[in-house]
Amino acid sequence: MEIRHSVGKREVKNMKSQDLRDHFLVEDLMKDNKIQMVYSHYDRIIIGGAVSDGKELELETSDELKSDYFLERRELGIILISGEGLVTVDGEKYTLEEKECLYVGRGKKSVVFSGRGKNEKAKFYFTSTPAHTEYPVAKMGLSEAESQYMGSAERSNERTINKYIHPDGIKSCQLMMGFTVLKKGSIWNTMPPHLHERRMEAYFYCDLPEDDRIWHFMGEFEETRHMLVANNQAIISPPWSIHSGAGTSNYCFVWAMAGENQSFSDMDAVPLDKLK
Ligand SMILES: O=C[C@H](O)[C@@H](O)CC(=O)C(=O)O
Ligand SMILES: [Zn+2]
Repeated sequence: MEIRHSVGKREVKNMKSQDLRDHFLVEDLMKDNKIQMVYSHYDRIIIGGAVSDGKELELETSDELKSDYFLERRELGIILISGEGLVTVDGEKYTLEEKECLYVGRGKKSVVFSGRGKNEKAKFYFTSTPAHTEYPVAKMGLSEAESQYMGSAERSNERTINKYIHPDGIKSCQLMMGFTVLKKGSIWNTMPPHLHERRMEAYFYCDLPEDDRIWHFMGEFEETRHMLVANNQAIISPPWSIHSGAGTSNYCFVWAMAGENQSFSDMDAVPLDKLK
């Protein structure tokens, strides 16, 4: 498993494009018949991808965790990005349709990803954070998610935020997770931006046409930086960083947060006239 150490605001001020990408962009999470993971030292979140064409992929612990099994002291949130998914948790089978979510609490010994479709691969994105207690396995579909409509066509940021793992949805120790869908013709997410010093955040951009790109903005609000992001790439956003993007097309993204306060609305807005 790749480890990404945390870096501070001062270092980021001096980073060139490639340095920023090496620290904050994750390019290769989705590999056929493999589980790929990156461990970030921001709140010790692990972000990962699993792509199955029917083959069973077991989520195994790794040397870096020094645990007997992956979820010994962690919890896990999974969203099926595309295809028809099957996740088996300690022998119990859960089918997932596109953009459905499965939460697996601490203590579950076996998690196996596989696909149900004959032609299409099942593509899963997941995040995992340290957990102090056990919460039950829970599945949620799009119709049960709390959805929040935001933005306007005039500002090219019409979008719906769907919340799965949060205090009024699936319960967890610290993980929060959901996904945001931009309407056709809308390209901006999270602008004006916000900060939440109490939580880091990871974005996984998806449903973006292959030739399109997203300018993802990060950094302190008075020292913004950008990274060019392609489909199925993830961003690790430190707690002191803005996280916002503008694409050459509409797209979706899965967001996940780790830290302490779980109130979704606990955000400090940054007005546009403060950005530099
Ligand atoms: O803290 C919350 C996260 O940044 C995202 O949920 C924001 C988002 O999905 C959006 O504005 O589109
Ligand atoms: Zn945020």
